[in-house]
Amino acid sequence: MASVAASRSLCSGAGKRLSVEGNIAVGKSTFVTLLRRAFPEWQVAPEPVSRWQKVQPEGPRQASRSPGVGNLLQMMYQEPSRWSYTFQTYSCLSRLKAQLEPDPVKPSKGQDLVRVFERSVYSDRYVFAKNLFEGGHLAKMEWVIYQDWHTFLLQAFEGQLDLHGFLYLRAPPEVCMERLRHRGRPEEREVQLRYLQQLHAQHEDWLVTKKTETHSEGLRDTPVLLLDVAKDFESDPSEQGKLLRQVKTFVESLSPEAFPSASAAAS
Ligand SMILES: Nc1ncnc2c1ncn2[C@@H]1O[C@H](COP(=O)(O)OP(=O)(O)OP(=O)(O)O)[C@@H](O)[C@H]1O
Ligand SMILES: Nc1nc(=O)c2ncn([C@H]3C[C@H](O)[C@@H](CO)O3)c2[nH]1
Repeated sequence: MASVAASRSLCSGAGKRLSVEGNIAVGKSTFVTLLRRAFPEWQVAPEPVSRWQKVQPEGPRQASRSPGVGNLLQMMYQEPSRWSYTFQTYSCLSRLKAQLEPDPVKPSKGQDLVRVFERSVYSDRYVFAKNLFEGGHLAKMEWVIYQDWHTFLLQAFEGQLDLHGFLYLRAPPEVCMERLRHRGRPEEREVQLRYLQQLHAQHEDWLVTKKTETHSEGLRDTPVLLLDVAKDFESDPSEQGKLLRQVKTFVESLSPEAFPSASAAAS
């Protein structure tokens, strides 16, 4: 990762930054692949799930055959009360690193640089960590400490973590459940419909009804494009076209300067 000072100068104010949000297995990675194909000049940062499945000690990049220290995703699903706090520290750290990465390319003249992240430091807190606390898997002590360092980091990196918009992929939890089963990721074998219903409600509270209390007004005011992905768009070019047109119009409507800082705390 670049130094704080270097990344501050490289990230500030350049282009438009979006995050794709949505329930587990709603189709974010699939949709992001579609975005890459439709807008090859956009920079896309996938969620680093493979790093969570094989946590490696810090240092020079380990050989890909090294076993790592364990599968944190699996540990979190198997023993949520033991591993959720650890998981949230690591998932948030990886999202922070991704959002602070300097822009990898310079946009050509007259072209807006668009960066798309799969989930964000915001969903880490306002969807997953919040839900784990409400479900009793994060102790009050852990939730209070998580929020303390989360808010501190947002303030420390003020401006650099701003997003100009959210693409919220929405489908009923039952549809996500079917897709999750169809995908068959081994760690998710025990995931129940109830968990997806809870996560659906957290997304709705945060991005639609705005019932979730957030650390800043800026985050609350960040525009949200709601995309209905209940239908199978994978093998339907007309459905794909419809979704992509909505994204294009939304991105064009965003002004890099128009929105107050999502990372500045309100206090
Ligand atoms: N619109 C769709 N219709 C039918 N199947 C879909 C659709 N979108 C994705 N899928 C399938 O659903 C499964 C989950 O999709 P994907 O991996 O893109 O979800 P995700 O939201 O990125 O998941 P996660 O939350 O775990 O990161 C995959 O098997 C994919 O092929
Ligand atoms: N607890 C928890 N907190 C997160 O911030 C988070 N982000 C993603 N996930 C889980 C969902 C998929 O199984 C898998 C891939 O998205 O990882 C998370 N789980």
